Amino acid sequence: MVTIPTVSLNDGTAFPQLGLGTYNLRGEDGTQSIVTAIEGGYRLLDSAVNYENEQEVGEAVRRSGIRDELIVTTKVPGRDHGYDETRRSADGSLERLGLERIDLYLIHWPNPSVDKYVDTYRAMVDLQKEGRIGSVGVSNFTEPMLARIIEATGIVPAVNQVELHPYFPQAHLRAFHASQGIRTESWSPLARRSELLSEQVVADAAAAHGVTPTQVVLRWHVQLGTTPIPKSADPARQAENVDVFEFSLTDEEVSAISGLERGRLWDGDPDTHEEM
Ligand SMILES: NC(=O)C1=CN([C@@H]2O[C@H](COP(=O)(O)OP(=O)(O)OC[C@H]3O[C@@H](n4cnc5c(N)ncnc54)[C@H](OP(=O)(O)O)[C@@H]3O)[C@@H](O)[C@H]2O)C=CC1
Ligand SMILES: O=C(O)C(=O)[C@@H](O)[C@H](O)C(=O)CO
Repeated sequence: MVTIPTVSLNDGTAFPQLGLGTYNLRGEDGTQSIVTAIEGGYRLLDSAVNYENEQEVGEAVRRSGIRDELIVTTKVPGRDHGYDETRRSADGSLERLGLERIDLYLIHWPNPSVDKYVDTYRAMVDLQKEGRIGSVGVSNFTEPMLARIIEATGIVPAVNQVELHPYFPQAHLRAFHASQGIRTESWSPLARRSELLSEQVVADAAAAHGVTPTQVVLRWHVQLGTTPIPKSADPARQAENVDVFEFSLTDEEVSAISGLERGRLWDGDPDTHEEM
């Protein structure tokens, strides 16, 4: 089993440098995949109301027998934005998870046309004070959106989970996060197994270090100081993905991989994307 190193969030939580995405992990097979990942060393699990798998995640946590070592993430969907709505949404998530606490609670998308993410965030801060949430964070927030919630509440989110991979390295947003003490989490860190894994600079680094292209990409995230959450249903690929803490890329390799930048891969611009 791999021991994944942690970093300290701005609220003092020890946060793994790599976690497990769970999108599409559903049913008994999904539960078993998550249990296998935990047995292999994963300690950070990423779920959401909209993944319709909070029950599976909760069940995997119980089967693992190490609830206290795990950081369980879920996310408020756009349709539940607003103060009271968010509190009700958290009740629903806690019930489906079957847990006493959501360890990391994120606003899934800002949904700017709805314009209720500040009230949503206020509810999350209160839920944290009541002990029902561990860390409070957001997802898909831009710098102005982050500045707005910080100004409105005085509370800096612990995490912002955003699209981030070598095709979209988000250097400016990462620098802002660093200046505010916000941990960057990378969603779709493998660019969903697109042609990224066949890029020459990735293949060259893999050959130089005797590792796989996937491991090179995940190591690139780690060296940028982000927490990638690769999803895999397959035990062998889960093990491959977590085994990235015993080699280092050179600065030149990191720069070359960042040089693959070409922008977002999907229709996920937080200023316009609406996801309820
Ligand atoms: N906050 C947000 O708005 C969003 C959050 N997310 C979160 O991020 C997580 C990860 O992102 P996701 O979009 O799933 O994409 P990823 O970049 O993690 O890619 C997942 C794909 O890569 C495959 N894969 C995983 N490991 C390997 C490997 N070692 N070799 C070859 N193929 C591999 C998986 O297949 P297989 O399972 O068969 O191994 C799957 O098809 C999600 O599961 C979700 O938790 C994602 C999108 C948006
Ligand atoms: O998987 C998620 O968490 C999402 O929010 C996705 O819907 C994501 O927005 C996407 O797939 C965009 O194309």
